[in-house]
Amino acid sequence: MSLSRLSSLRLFRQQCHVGGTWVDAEDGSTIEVDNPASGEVFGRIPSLTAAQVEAAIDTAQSAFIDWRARTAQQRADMLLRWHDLVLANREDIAILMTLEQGKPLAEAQGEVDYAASFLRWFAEEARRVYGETIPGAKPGQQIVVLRQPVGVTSAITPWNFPAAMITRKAGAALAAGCSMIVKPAEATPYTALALAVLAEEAGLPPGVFNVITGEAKLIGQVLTASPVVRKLSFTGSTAVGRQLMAQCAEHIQKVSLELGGNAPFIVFEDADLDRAVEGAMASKFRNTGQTCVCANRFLVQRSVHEAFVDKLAAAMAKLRLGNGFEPGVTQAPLINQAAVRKVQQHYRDALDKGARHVSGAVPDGGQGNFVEPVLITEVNPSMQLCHEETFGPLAAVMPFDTEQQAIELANATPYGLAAYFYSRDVHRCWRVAEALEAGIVGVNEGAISNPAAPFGGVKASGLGREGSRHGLEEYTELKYLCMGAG
Ligand SMILES: NC(=O)C1=CN([C@@H]2O[C@H](COP(=O)(O)OP(=O)(O)OC[C@H]3O[C@@H](n4cnc5c(N)ncnc54)[C@H](OP(=O)(O)O)[C@@H]3O)[C@@H](O)[C@H]2O)C=CC1
Ligand SMILES: O=C(O)CCCC(=O)O
Repeated sequence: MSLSRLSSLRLFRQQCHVGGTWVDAEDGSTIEVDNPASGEVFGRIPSLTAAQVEAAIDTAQSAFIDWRARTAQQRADMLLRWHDLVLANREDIAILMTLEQGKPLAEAQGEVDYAASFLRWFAEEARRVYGETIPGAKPGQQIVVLRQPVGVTSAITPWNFPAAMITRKAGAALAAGCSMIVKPAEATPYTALALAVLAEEAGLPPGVFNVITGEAKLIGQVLTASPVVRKLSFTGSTAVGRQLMAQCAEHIQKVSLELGGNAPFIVFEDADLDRAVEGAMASKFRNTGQTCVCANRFLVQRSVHEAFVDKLAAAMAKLRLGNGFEPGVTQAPLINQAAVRKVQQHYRDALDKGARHVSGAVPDGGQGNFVEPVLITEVNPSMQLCHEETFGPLAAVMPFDTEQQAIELANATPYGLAAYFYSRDVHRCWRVAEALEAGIVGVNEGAISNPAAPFGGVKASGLGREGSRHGLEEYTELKYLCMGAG
């Protein structure tokens, strides 16, 4: 049993954290949590009732009144203590993450660092929530603009980054003076609950950071039906994001959506091919292809297509698939059977429509949730993978001839989260960067995640930005004071 890897069971909590107390469902119902590598059920979490979710909102509202009144420095100090505790417990959080999510332990450790970096960033930003003054319209008049916390906020987070997607939201919310209720994905609640243990140890006042678990639709309905909750931040699929946005319309709740992508990764003939392959590997195979910013389509200029494909195949041959706890493993199980079926479906559809299998095992679904990295080429826009994100280790390469064609192909998707391209021509770099319809563009760079940068998409990939000072502003409202001459 992998729980025995933990230094202690202190962080493994099987109850929700509401208002500073640990609670079960009032009707006793629970949900099983399994290990995607083995299918073994290793824990249960409460399935809270609607009344309990409503009570959590009331608790968060009381906590907000006190929290917003603290000084920015006090809030920053607590966020920094939380940051320090997260890093001090890096190993145990990473073990819980690998256990519930599957990712290789080294990647889980990296995610703990990444998650902590948001707490630090927003602790530092907490003291820089500046307003402004504007000259008035009449003698003696001043226009003063305040930034105030929006109030009680909620976060619905996905399973692919069980820690970082929470701290990226909660760090910003708490720094701004808001309280937050987090509903983590059913598949990965234990990382979230471990963060709650550490938030409590860091001295965050009861009710400022709450973690609730249960039936997603019910919780989403209660959170969006409440006039007290003033903002929802969601990361996950476009379909669910769209539904939640419609629900938020009822009380005109502010909404931030970080949704699916279909990232193009363009390699021009003037690119440094070795660096492009390095970037391609970082972008495509992080978290076994399960990130919203993973390259979904490689667009490669025809003159370097063969060389790029050979180099990519060679790099992919070094990947090692296995249980995330085994040393040296770089590719882990996918989250569930639905994820495996999606990779199979995209692969089969591509081959049926003319793609060529280059390397890797055919994804036939014969290994539980494990899928070997697979490389295909001769991809064309009629294929399903060009319209939906694969969220798995399928690398799909499509040749192109001109810069204009590459841009058109890259933008031919309803999504617009990340895009990448490699070129050594500085004029082309500006031209292409400006033309790509994406919220994030990696220019000669495959690893674009950073707490200091505004992360988010355009088109069907979402609304709003996370990280950076812009991420904090999403949790504030502007108030304009018109100060008369008196
Ligand atoms: N942008 C991104 O980072 C992500 C994109 N995706 C994309 O979405 C696809 C499907 O993944 P999936 O896990 O199903 O993503 P979902 O959008 O279903 O899940 C994301 C979060 O939303 C919750 N949720 C689901 N349905 C509702 C609802 N009706 N009301 C409120 N909350 C809800 C989930 O809860 P619960 O887990 O309890 O069902 C989870 O916490 C992936 O293959 C990928 O393409 C997925 C995850 C992250
Ligand atoms: O897939 C996601 O939604 C999270 C992206 C992780 C990151 O790079 O911040």
